[in-house]
Order: sequence, then structure tokens, then C-alpha cells
Amino acid sequence: MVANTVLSVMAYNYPAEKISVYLSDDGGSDLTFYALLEASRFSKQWLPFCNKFRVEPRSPEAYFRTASSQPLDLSHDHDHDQWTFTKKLYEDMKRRIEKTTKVGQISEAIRKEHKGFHEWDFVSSRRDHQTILQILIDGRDPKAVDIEGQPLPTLVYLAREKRPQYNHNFKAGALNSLIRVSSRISNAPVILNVDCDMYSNNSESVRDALCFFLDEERGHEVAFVQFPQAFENLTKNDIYSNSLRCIMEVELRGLDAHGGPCYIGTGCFHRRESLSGKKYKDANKALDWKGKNDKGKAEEISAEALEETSKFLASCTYEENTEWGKEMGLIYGCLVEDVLTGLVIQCRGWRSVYCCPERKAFLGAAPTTLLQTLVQHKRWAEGDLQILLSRYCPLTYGYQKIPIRLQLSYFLYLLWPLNCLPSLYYIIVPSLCLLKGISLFPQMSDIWVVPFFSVFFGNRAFSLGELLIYGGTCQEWLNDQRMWLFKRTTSFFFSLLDNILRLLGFTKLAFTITAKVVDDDVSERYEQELTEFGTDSPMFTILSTLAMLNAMGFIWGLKRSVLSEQSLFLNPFSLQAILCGLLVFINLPIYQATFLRKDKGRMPTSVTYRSIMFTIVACSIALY
Ligand SMILES: O=c1ccn([C@@H]2O[C@H](COP(=O)(O)OP(=O)(O)O[C@H]3O[C@H](CO)[C@@H](O)[C@H](O)[C@H]3O)[C@@H](O)[C@H]2O)c(=O)[nH]1
Ligand SMILES: [Mn+2]
Repeated sequence: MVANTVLSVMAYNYPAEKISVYLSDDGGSDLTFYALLEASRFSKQWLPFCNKFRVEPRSPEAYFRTASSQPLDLSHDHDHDQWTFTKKLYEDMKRRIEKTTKVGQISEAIRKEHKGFHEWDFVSSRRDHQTILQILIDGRDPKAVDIEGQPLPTLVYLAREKRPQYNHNFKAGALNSLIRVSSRISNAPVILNVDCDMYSNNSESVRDALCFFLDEERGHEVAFVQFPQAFENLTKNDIYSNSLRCIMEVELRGLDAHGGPCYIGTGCFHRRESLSGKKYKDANKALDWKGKNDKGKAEEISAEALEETSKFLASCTYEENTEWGKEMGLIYGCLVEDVLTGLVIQCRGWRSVYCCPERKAFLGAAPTTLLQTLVQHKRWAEGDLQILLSRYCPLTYGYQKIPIRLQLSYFLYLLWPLNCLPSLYYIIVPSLCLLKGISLFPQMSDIWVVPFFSVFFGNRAFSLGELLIYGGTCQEWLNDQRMWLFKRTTSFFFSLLDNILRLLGFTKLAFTITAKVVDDDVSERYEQELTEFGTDSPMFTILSTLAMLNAMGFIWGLKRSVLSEQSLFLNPFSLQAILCGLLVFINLPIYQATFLRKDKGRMPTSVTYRSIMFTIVACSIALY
């Protein structure tokens, strides 16, 4: 995966000598280093190949998967041979990397191939090691050329120093190390940041982004150009609502109109100055692109010397008593460091741009199980609420710095966690009250039902329309509704709890990396759009308990409204029963997973027992 990410960005349609690619390996693994070494060798074939055949996308894996047979327009036999040869080279490389990964360690023969492997003699664990900095391709070196003699981009491997006693600040810390190290080695004025689970899908993106930065009238105001996140592993009806279709297609465009999209962590081009803490006004004077572009003082010294002298920039102690993480680079202490950093940059007077070219600029891997999605959203929601409660709250921090429209737009996300409270209320209370016989809503014949209905159905119809316009399906909309429900009762609820615990001083931040590898039978169920439970998690206990509660409420509701003498319109319980009915309908996959399914992804019996117990307790309290 990493090799493909790297190759895809090395192969941008842009002069290679102006591109430098840095890989940050927070896992500090020699296997990753090995994969990068293989990629650096293969790039000598791959880059000219991409140019010649106008390859798209430029991740070899993705390209050869879609173009598994040769393109038809190859004119010469020679071209055919080159195409087949490159494909074979790629497959050989892939096989070697997979074999080594399976064995789990680097063989002696490979270790001899590069001096960099010796660094791992001193690595005691992935949480405790020195800085490892290796320049695999030195773009300044006249010998660093591809098979056609054209220059190659610089390629650098970095595993920053890790020590157990230091706080590493997760991704933000990794990016800040990269910013410093790259400023010594290449110091390019524009930085692209891509997650390791994505690849460039469009070789023109660099040029697209530069169009905004270099715009004669307004380019100098632009701090970052954000591309939407898109995923290649979604199912037909996007069962876990991972496409974030509405956010990417509607909301971020809206933010763009209000002063600029937020920074969403990946697929984003930054102006280096905006990341180094400069205010827009100050930076403006220093905007001398040509002068910055040459490699400056690094020109004379050798790659080894450059490695040695740049290492300290990625050490644990470098940031002590500096503004890094506070005013400079990405801001620390927040689980959505990206959104926070984007907000701070905008408040310094810069603007940002949202760029959605027809051909997707980046494609990534979305979570493939329900639990992964819920955990990911818990992390996001937790970070969002953190911003809301911190001194960076857009309303106060952004006051008179960014337009009020933009301040309010941020609340769209920052209020996610608090959303769990009304949702839980509407899920729990009406059901319990049905059991007890308390009527909450007016009768259907009452005039007050009109505003209630129009808000509820108007809102749902609107979201359905939005989704359909942007290419979704009705089933996808239904899945989306279900995921909203699930996220609100679990992810958002837990993120709220965790925030409270953190404010009370009980817990520390933990970044749970979104898992990427799953078993074959799990991915098979994902393809079939079967909701995956299968593990015993408190999140599932909540979902299952609520589903049972709603079912009880619905049964009682039917009894109270249908079996009574009053007509549906006059019965005080009918609205409550309808609400429970809707919830039961949306929860159908849960009942199915609990009572009908036999596969490994069904609801674990432990969860079922526990939730039956909770439901009985809740019902008895309500009834007596
Ligand atoms: O200690 C860490 C943790 C994460 N990462 C990197 O951060 C990226 C994102 O992590 P991932 O597990 O893929 O999380 P996602 O939930 O997919 O990330 C989304 O949400 C994050 C904010 O929580 C953003 O930073 C990401 O860009 C966005 O894709 C990956 O490239 C990781 O390698 C680190 O370098 N060091
Ligand atoms: Mn990711």
C-alpha cells in the first residue's frame, strides 16, 4: 500500500526535479523501509512508463487492476513489450514485498543492499528508537535518473525519534517533523499531505493546486487547497455511509463559499509559510517564489552529511520550549488536528480553496466494518467537541477574524457529539412512556402535528434529495439514516463521555488508528452489504439494547393504539407508536443479526444476553 502511495505521488505530471517525496513511518519498521527501497528502484521504470503511456491512475496497483489487459492503442510491438515488462516488474516487486512482510523480517541478503538497514541494529522497539533518516533518491545527484536519463524526484524515509517518556502527538507530531526535515532538504514552497492509505488518482492535481496558489489576483491569500476525500472500497449502497457524500459534495462546497473549506487531513496542498505560523500579512512580503525554489545551502553537501545534520530536527527534544504545535506547524492536543490547524490558519487571515476536479484527485481506503466506522467517528466527534470546549472555539477565537458564516459552518461538525442527547431522548423516552402509558405527543388530529410533521419529513426529504442529486441511491440514503442513528447513540455518546472524563482529568488522549486489514470472510460480508457485528463491544451492547427497547415500545404501542376503541387519529399514542415503528424499521439489521443470522458477523450472544438483561431492567422500571 505504502509503495503505491509513494509511486503515485512521485509520478505527478510535473518536473520531477521539483518534487520531493517524504515518507513518515511512525511504526518505525524496517519492512516499510524495505518497501520504500523497492519503490525507489521501480520508480526508474514506472515514471517514464507513466509519461509515455499517459497512465492514469499512477498507482501501479490501481492501474494494473483496472487495465489488466493491455490498452488497445499501443502502436508498436515494442510498446507491447514494454507494457508487459513493466507489469511483470511490478508484480515481481509486489511478490517480494509480500513475501518479506509474511516472513516478518529482512533477510541478510536484502540487508546488504542498503546501508539504511543498519539503523535497525539500534532499534529496541517501535516505541523506543533513534531518528532514522535516509535519503533514498537524492534528486540533486546527477546519477539519480530513470531508465531514460530523466531526473527522479527526491525520496526520503523518516522515522522520527520515539522514546516512551515523550508525548509524540500522533499524526500532528509526525507532520511537524516532516515539515522541519523537508525544510532542510528541499524546502519547496508548497507541501502536499497524503495519508498512507490513499494514492493520487489524478496526475494533474499538482498543476490544479498551483493554479490557485499562483493566481495573479488572489493567489497570495491562499493558504491551502483542499481536495475532497474519496474512497475506492465502498460497496454499492455504501452500507456504513463512509463515502461522506453529503460532506464532500455539499457541505465543504458551502464552507468554500463562506471563506474556505476546513483542512481535512489528507489530499491537501499547503503553502509552507502558512504552516510555519506566519500571519497572512507578514508572509506576503516574503513571497519570493523563485528564490525559495533552489535548494539553497543544501546544494553543496552530500546526502549522508545532510542526513546526519538534519536528524536532530526529528528528535524528541527538538520541540521543547518552541512554538511548534502551539503557533507553528500543526497544532497539538486535538484528535482532529487537521480541522483545528485549518481553523487557526484561517484565523490568521489566510483563505483556503476547495478543489473538486471531475477526475478524483485522491482515492483512499474507508473502514470496512461497522465497529471501525463507529470508532473512527468517535475519534472525530471527540476532537470536534474538544475544539468547541477549547480556547479555539470558532465563535470566540474566530471573532472578527473569519466571517461569521464560516464560524457557524464549523458548528456543523463541532456539535456532532451533543447531538447524542436529543437522539437518545427520542429513542428511549417515547418507548418507555408507551410501556407506562404516558402520552408525549399530540393526537394526529391536532393542529400541532403539522409543524412536527413538516419539520421531520421536510428534513428527511431534503437529505434524500441531496443524496440523489449527487449520485446516491435510495438504499444508500436508508443506510445513511441508519448510520446517523448508530453514530449518535454510540460514537457521539462515547465521545461526549470521554470529553467529560478528560476535562475531569481521568483520561488522556488516544488516537485509535483506523484499521485497514480485515479477514477474508469479513470482507466478503462487506461486499454483500451484511452489517458486521461479530465482536463484543460496548457500542454494540448499546445498539442492541436500544433496538430491543424500541421493539418492546412498538409492540406495546400497537396494543395501545390499534387495539383501542379510538381511531388512529384520535388516539394519543399513535404518533409515539409510529416513531417506534420507524426506529424498529431502521434497526432491522440488528434484529436480523441477533435472531436470524448464523455467520461469524452475527451479534455475539454475550451482547444479546446483556442487552436483554438491560431491556428487562429498563422495562420493569418503566412498568412498575
Ligand atoms: O500516531 C499517528 C497516528 C496516525 N498517523 C497517520 O495519520 C493518518 C491518518 O490515520 P488513519 O488511521 O488513516 O485515520 P483516518 O480516520 O482514516 O483519518 C482521517 O481523520 C484524521 C483525523 O482524525 C485525519 O488526520 C486524516 O487525514 C483523515 O483521513 C495515517 O496516514 C497515519 O499513518 C501517524 O502518522 N501517526
Ligand atoms: Mn485513513
